[in-house]
Amino acid sequence: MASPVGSMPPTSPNAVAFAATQAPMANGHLPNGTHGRRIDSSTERIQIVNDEKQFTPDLGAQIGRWGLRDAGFGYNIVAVFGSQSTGKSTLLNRLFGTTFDVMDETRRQQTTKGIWMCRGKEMNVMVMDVEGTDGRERGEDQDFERKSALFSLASSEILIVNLWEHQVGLYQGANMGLLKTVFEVNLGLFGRQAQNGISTISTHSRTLLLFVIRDHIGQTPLANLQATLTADLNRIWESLSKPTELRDRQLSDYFDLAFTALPHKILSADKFESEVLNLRTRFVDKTSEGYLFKPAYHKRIPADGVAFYMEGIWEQVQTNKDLDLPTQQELLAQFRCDEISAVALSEFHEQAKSQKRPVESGRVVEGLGALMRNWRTDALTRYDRDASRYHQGVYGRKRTDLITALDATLSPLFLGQLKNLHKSCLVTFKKTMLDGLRGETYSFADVVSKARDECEQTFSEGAKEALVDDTEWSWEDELESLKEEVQAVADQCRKDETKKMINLIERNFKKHISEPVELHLNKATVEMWDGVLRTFKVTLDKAESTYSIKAKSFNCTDEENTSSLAALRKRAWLALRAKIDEQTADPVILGKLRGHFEERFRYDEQGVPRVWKPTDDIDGAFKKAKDETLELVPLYSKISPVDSALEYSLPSEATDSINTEDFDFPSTLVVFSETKTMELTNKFRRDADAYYVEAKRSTVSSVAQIPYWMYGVLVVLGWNEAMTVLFNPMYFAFLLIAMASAYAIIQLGLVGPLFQVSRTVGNELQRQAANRLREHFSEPVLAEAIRASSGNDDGDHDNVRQEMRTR
Ligand SMILES: Nc1nc2c(ncn2[C@@H]2O[C@H](COP(=O)(O)OP(=O)(O)OP(=O)(O)O)[C@@H](O)[C@H]2O)c(=O)[nH]1
Repeated sequence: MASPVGSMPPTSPNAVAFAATQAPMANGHLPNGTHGRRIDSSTERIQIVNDEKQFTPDLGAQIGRWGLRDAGFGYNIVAVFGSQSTGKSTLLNRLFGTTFDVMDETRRQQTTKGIWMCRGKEMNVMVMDVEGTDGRERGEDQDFERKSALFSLASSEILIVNLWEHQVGLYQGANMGLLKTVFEVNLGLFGRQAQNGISTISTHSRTLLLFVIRDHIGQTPLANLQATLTADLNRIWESLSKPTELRDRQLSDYFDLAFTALPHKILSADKFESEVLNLRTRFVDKTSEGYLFKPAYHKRIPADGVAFYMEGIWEQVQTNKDLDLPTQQELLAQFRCDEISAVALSEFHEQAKSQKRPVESGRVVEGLGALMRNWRTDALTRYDRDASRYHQGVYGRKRTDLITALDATLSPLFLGQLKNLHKSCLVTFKKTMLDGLRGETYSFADVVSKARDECEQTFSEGAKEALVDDTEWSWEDELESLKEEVQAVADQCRKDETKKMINLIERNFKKHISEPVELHLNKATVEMWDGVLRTFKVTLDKAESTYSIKAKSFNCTDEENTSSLAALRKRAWLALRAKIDEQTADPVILGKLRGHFEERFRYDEQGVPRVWKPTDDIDGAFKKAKDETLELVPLYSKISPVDSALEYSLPSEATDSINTEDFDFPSTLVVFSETKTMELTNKFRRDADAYYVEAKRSTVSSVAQIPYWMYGVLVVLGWNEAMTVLFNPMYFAFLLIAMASAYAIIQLGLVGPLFQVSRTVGNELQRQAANRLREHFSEPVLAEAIRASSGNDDGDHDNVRQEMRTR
């Protein structure tokens, strides 16, 4: 049978067309600087590596145009390699509906240059058509075929090894040399993984080598060909120079082998087509028994990362570095995860920014926790959706980084919210407490505990709401600090309330002692202070018990109670002293002394006012009353009860926190100092002397009365003058005129006014006259009075004279 190769034409029509549009590339070479891109969008193919070994930067976009970008893992990659012009492109086009160039039948020339990729028709398969090996154009240069083989192996799940039936059993003809390279590279790939301690062979690294034996005429059964090929492969495997640690590895540890044969395309065209269709079913129908795209072969690269992944592999292949698939995957994953994370983070920042200002301005943002949880979940979901398909280690690490970045943004919001919550709860607590303290019937402890509970509950609820799951944030410390502040506010308020209560009690105390104390002090007896102190103590006891009842609801400490009671006692005592001071002020005490004196001097034992007669013992009565009254001054000057049990004392030092000014209790017992006593005594004496003088004067006044016989003398002496008026016509006429005037006045009703005027004038005249008469008659009596009083009190002459003059 003639070799089909020999009948193949050197150039295909497509290649000619392509050469026409890419003139400089007719010889397979691209001009410098073009990066060798040849994108034929109409046939949806792309040359991913040109024949100058440059990788296209457009693969990612092309994958997008194929609609595979969001396919995730739902795609497959298959590659082909084999000798030049062995019908590889033809096979791929038949199997996957791709549009790779096929060599013109009439010429025999290399068609596929570099590596091309095309999407399978109506299937998520990326198919790579790789430049044929043993290329006449490349001559001895095996660099590209090695690299392309390496690349195909690293990036595809299934590597179709295309060979003629007659090549089976040949070493170079069947590309066994190339396969040996592939196997060695394969070991190189997994060698590092094994050295790193990952001894198990990754299932992701398994690859299916599908041997497609072309132009199978059936003389040699497929099983025999398969055995030959397997034996050849195992022999190659044994001859590989393996790393020590992989010495025991078998071919089957890394590769699955599958074999199929296709009849002659031209001689048995129908059978060829039907067999191709059968083979296609194994690629397409997942339910078919021999389905080839097993999950174990998948490289686990998400579709949107394929371009970057392949570029990385090619770069490593190009630079002859060890092809480290995990590292490549990691690099890819790092790149993509960073990108995905950045996108998620930027959207997240936009969302978080909206609440930053309100929180910073001190506002408690309602439902901030829910918002933050949503933003966080959204960002992570976005990240997980796109990044979880990449290398799990990198994905996980980047996820942790992303979470750290998210939490770093959310944490200030959380802390700000806590701070604002703290402030607002404290304000509410104060308000609730003050509202509750209105009126008179509240229980302070109940009000405070209710407000405190509300405050703590509000804070806890708000703080819990603001929490974000899976964070180590805590709000308990803030709650503790809030509790401390609430306690401080409550304490301060309790102190204020206690002060208010003490003030109220003090006011009531003053009201209650005012009248009894006044009464007692008005009754100037020896037991006067007993009465005052008894009243004081009874009222104070009542005040103290009022305090104790109230203090219970304030939850005051013993210390506070002691302090408050001390303050209350002191203030009560000072209130008493103020009352005593009021009652012993100069005019008041002098009034009391005067009253006391008057009672004894101006009234007799029956309380009847005395009318002094010259015969009365004014001096004796005066002295007695004065002495008795002066005895009162020492009585008033000091608070000293007769009954020592009623004595009261207070510690002098400042024992309370309410009044801290100096307080000297013994000094508060003294009402009048000695100087004051002297002063009062003197003042009283002057008053008493005046009374004495008045008494004396009253006797003088009675002596100075005009005797009735004087009026008789006046009639007798005036008789002649009356007769003269009656019998003198002129005087009589005057009399008549006067009488007529009087009559007219009476008739006109002017008697009243005239009488009033007359009486006023008369009174004035009478007063003047009386003064004259008194002056005339009292001088000798005064002299006698002064003489009489000189025996009693030598120092009072001037006073008496002065008083007399005033009066
Ligand atoms: N005898 C025979 N000829 C075939 C078969 N399949 C394809 N051909 C022919 O072989 C020639 C080469 O076909 P291609 O599909 O271009 O081969 P290729 O391996 O892709 O060639 P390169 O572009 O060099 O990689 C074409 O003229 C095909 O018609 C086959 O199964 N048997």
